[in-house]
Amino acid sequence: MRCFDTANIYVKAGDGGKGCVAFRREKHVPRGGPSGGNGGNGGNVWAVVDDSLNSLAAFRKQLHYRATPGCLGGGSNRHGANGADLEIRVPPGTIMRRRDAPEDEPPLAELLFVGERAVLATGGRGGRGNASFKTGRNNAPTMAEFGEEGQEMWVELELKLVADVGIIGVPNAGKSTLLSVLSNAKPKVADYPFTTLVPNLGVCEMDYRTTVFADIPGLLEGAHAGVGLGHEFLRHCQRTRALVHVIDGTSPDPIGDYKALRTELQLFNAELLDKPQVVAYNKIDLPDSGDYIDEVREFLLGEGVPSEDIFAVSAATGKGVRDLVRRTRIVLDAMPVVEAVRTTDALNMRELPRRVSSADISDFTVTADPDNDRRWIVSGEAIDRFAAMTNWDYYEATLRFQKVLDATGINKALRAKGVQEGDIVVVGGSELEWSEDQSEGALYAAWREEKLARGTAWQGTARWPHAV
Ligand SMILES: Nc1nc2c(ncn2[C@@H]2O[C@H](COP(=O)(O)OP(=O)(O)OP(=O)(O)O)[C@@H](O)[C@H]2O)c(=O)[nH]1
Ligand SMILES: [Mg+2]
Repeated sequence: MRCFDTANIYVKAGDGGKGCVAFRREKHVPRGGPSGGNGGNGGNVWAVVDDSLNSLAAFRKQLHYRATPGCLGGGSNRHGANGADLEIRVPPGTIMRRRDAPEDEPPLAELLFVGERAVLATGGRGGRGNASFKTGRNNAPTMAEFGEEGQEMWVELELKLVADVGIIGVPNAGKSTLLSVLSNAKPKVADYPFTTLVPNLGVCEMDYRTTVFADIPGLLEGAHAGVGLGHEFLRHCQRTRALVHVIDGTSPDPIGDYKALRTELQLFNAELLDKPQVVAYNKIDLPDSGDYIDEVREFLLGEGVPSEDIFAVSAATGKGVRDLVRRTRIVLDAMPVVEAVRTTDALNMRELPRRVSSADISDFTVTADPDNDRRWIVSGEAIDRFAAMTNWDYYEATLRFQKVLDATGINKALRAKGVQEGDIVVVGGSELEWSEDQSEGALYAAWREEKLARGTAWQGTARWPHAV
């Protein structure tokens, strides 16, 4: 028996901090090496179990969850501080899925026990500072990266409650009314049979204990053979640990009702008869209910139902319900504890792979812009990310990007598609202009022109041009 309480939240891990370009300045060292530190990693978003929660109600109020970004890298090889992680507290039994995920994608997480945690979104890697670009061939790089963006997505939460107790009875016996008085549930109650069509779940909190009750739709003769929604309902009974059998005290034949229902249980699966059961003789606020009450009690005792498991109640007024719930709790406590079991193949990852490393950079597509035949769109997970982390303020970063376009075959693919001088090529949100002249002189001139046009601060001029 499951209850589907759901919520949708937006999670955003922290972006990585920007890498720094700096050079060592020391009195007697004429050419201090590069000393720009890396940006810090962005904080991750985690889901953690909090067993004081038993619903997803808190997520109605807050929808957005953001972890802290990484700090900027600094001079003197100071790396930026990592962003703080964010923990989202969820009740045990919560399943989290990426919204809009394909049907067959496993959930991100299914958390059952205190202490369990899983990452929902990984923070972006910090951008590298120029110190980390130093190589034998280029011992004074003037470039740094932007930090990687933190993952962001909408996550669907679903709380699966396992019902401890199934409330069964013939139609109109008062099962839904009983559920509504003993729990927080607000099931539909009406004066006609088959009001309840799908099981309702209610959480009952009493004496510092939590018990989950399920209101099973009315069972009819023939249910075992599939009459009405028979099979469906009986299956629900099977998953509960104990039963509360509600008898309609105003029925013309309460004993007949009781027997018929027991027969249905038996015909479906004889084991259902062995489930611990508490009987609630209902509607005792109505005078009619007095007609058979003693007879029913005698009958039940004769059937072997112990007298402490028989209650006369009024679901409408709440009379006797508290004692009924207490007894039910005692019955449950006498049963062996069942461990919650995972119901999905959730990933429950401690860390999602950083996307830069997981995607293949030569995995890309080149498409012509349908609205503009002088515009081309290059896209691919890794190349998009690489472009987003490229800090165009630095000529060397631009140069590095060009080399990657060549090495990955993107330039070749563009030529194959018929790209021409002056065409616009969009890569990861940045617009570049195609030129057949890919000499460094031409590249530098283009970069400088662009930079002056943007009016950005001139950086690294003192060292320019450097060995590249
Ligand atoms: N006076 C009185 N009426 C009750 C009591 N319990 C239930 N009723 C009434 O009985 C009718 C049926 O109640 P429900 O709770 O909908 O019964 P149910 O067993 O859930 O019925 P189905 O879902 O149709 O199988 C409603 O009109 C209730 O108000 C009670 O203790 N006293
Ligand atoms: Mg009902």
